[in-house]
Amino acid sequence: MQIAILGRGVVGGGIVKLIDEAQTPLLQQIKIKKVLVHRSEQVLDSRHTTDFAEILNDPEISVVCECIGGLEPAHTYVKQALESGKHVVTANKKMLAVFAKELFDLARQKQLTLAYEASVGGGIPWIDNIKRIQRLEPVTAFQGIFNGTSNYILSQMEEKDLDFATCLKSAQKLGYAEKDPSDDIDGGDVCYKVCLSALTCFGQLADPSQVEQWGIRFLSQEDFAWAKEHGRTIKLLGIGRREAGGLSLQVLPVMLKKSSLLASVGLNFNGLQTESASLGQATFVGQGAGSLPTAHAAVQDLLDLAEGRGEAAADPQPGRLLAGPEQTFYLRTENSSFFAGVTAEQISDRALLTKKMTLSDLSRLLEQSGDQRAFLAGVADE
Ligand SMILES: NC(=O)C1=CN([C@@H]2O[C@H](COP(=O)(O)OP(=O)(O)OC[C@H]3O[C@@H](n4cnc5c(N)ncnc54)[C@H](OP(=O)(O)O)[C@@H]3O)[C@@H](O)[C@H]2O)C=CC1
Ligand SMILES: N[C@@H](CC=O)C(=O)O
Repeated sequence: MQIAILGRGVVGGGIVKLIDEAQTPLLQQIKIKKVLVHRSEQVLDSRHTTDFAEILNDPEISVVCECIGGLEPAHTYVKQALESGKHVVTANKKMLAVFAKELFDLARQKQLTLAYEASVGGGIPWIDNIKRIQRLEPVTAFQGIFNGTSNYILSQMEEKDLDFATCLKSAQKLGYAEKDPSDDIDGGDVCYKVCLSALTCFGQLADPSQVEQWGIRFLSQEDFAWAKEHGRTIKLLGIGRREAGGLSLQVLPVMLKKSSLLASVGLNFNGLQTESASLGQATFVGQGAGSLPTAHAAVQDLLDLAEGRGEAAADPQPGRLLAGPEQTFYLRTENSSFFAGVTAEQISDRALLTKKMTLSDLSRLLEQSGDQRAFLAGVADE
């Protein structure tokens, strides 16, 4: 099987390494015919090119593996690859979540595979395991730590008492962060992964821009101090539930009890959980970001294709987004008097615990209060 890789950065470079140093006879069946790079000085040999048309017009290349990132030109390249009859493997959750309808429809019409294991949970076989559970029963809910960069920042801040900016810089150096790390720290990256997980678990498509999303940008050591005092830690979670008449999706920091399974998932690791009738809760843990773990997931998709196990693309239905459940929130804001009506407990002059309410209601109040640097976190019951 001859393939092309688009982008030779952290993930693309990892895929090149794994395939070039193939350890198994099956992997040795995959040959990289072309690697698309950005600039002419990156053309190291005849395998590298800056011209996507060379890949598109090469009938020997049957699979395009997209590792450029971002919306364009990644979206156009993936679309053109499918239109010209090539299977696609992608690590790009942002592009896929935004253009899911168009690209899955196209792949289905063309009877091609559009595989995306590497786009959610890094090296964890998350998409594959969801599909395995679905052979027996529906997945009714999922939740977890979906972002390696933010989890790395949170665990370093907690364990080493380092400041946010220092931890973010290390995550960037280690190759975990997106080109623009705003998506990592503001919840955007988790939002795309939650939309792709919902698509896989529930067969429903959600518009990422409509998903409630809070990140960790304004987190401070003061918030960790409260968490520690109460036997908790802070994790950025993505949560999805199948509901009657739709689905509820949320991205927010949560104060988890230290004794919970996800509380022990540190550094760049992700911890992803499904709920289904007979299996109950299942947890999948592994490196959620980084070159070789993510490359491993993309190569698994390529190996499925090499084995002739490529899957027909799903036919997702539009999902109606419903409000999430009522819960208690920890809130730190410069304008705490504005929240007097929903305060259950005042922690300090800036921090409080709310009465049980939905994230939508709290988000609306925060918008009205005008505080754009507030930090909120759900307070988990267990
Ligand atoms: N890093 C990680 O741990 C993970 C990343 N992902 C996803 O994988 C994708 C790639 O991420 P990552 O490898 O980290 O990003 P990088 O920035 O390291 O790699 C992207 C590469 O694509 C190249 N590139 C950009 N535009 C073009 C273009 N038009 N033509 C050819 N090459 C181009 C870049 O070149 P240049 O730098 O010269 O612009 C760079 O080498 C993203 O969608 C990301 O979300 C998914 C899971 C984990
Ligand atoms: N920036 C992402 C990379 C993997 O998806 C993350 O940190 O999780």
